[in-house]
Amino acid sequence: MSCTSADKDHAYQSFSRPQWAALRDAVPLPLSEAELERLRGINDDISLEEVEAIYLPLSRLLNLYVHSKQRRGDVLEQFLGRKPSLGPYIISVAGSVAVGKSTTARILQALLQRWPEHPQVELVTTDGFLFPLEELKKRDLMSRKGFPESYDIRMLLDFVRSVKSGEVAEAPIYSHLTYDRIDNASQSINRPDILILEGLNVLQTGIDYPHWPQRPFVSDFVDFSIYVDADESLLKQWYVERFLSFRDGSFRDPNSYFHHYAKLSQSEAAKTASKIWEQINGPNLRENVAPTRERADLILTKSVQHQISQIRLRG
Ligand SMILES: Nc1ncnc2c1ncn2[C@@H]1O[C@H](COP(=O)(O)OP(=O)(O)O)[C@@H](O)[C@H]1O
Ligand SMILES: CC(C)(COP(=O)(O)O)[C@@H](O)C(=O)NCCC(=O)O
Repeated sequence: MSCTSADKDHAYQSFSRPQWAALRDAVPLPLSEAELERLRGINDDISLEEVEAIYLPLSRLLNLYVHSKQRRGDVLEQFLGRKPSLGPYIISVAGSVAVGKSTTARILQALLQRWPEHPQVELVTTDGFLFPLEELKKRDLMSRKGFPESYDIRMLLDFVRSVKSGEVAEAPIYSHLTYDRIDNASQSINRPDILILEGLNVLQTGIDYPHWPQRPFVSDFVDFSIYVDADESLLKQWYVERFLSFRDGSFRDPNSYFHHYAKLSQSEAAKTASKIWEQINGPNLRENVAPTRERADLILTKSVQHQISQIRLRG
């Protein structure tokens, strides 16, 4: 298979959509009707043609990478005379708010679970590691939610390090409904074969901590990183559309942090979402998220209707 171009600056091989989709034929496990049905359950808006053309070959590639890591473990076992503790294979998914990180991660989780070599695939979002609302308020960070300083980075690094060391680890859970970490709840990660870690900040090297000069980064524990990319005009549109659908759905719940927005007219709600984008998510994208893109092993570029138009693979 030939590529359209090699991005010399960043050593990426670039694939157009048809070139990548042609790789589907090499995937030994086509999707069954039942699996298609399950994928449909993740998100009504996902096109199943997109899953087969783009995400199925991607799951095959990831399967090969995981396999190669497992084989390296076998070599180490032969050398050491005992089983090395390799920890799970960690895949990270980065990108802007509303680019579709969580949807991409959920599709990959469903597809990767199908491979017999790694049936247990867990998914964790770094949203849970945002400081609780009370703490964000105390630190005057309510208009900086999603920025590097709004995360409890020590807690996140402790979590990833524990998972990678083969320990059972607990991840806090975030609720988009209450806009806050859920009290007394956590997701137990019990030595899965693969962990998918999804969030704005997974490729960030971030802020300097004067008292922690040699701090590690999340990426130090990640085996394969993906950045989902799109033009900001599309991202803003997807953010506003998602906000409007929440207005018709979860905002109606009296427990919703944005309950007061439920009574806004369509155009008032669109204006509000647009303002939140301009004040918080847009600047965060430009200052902290987009600059991490070229640290990723794979860049998926989306165009209209979330269609992947280009795939760039490092190496
Ligand atoms: N592949 C896709 N096809 C269609 N719609 C999608 C796709 N991925 C995401 N979306 C939609 O885009 C919006 C943002 O997706 P989401 O996964 O919540 O993004 P993120 O986790 O990056 O904030 C949601 O409304 C979601 O339904
Ligand atoms: C929790 C988030 C930081 C991350 O969102 P995600 O990428 O998971 O959609 C974001 O949804 C957020 O709360 N941003 C602050 C501004 C806003 O309310 O959109």
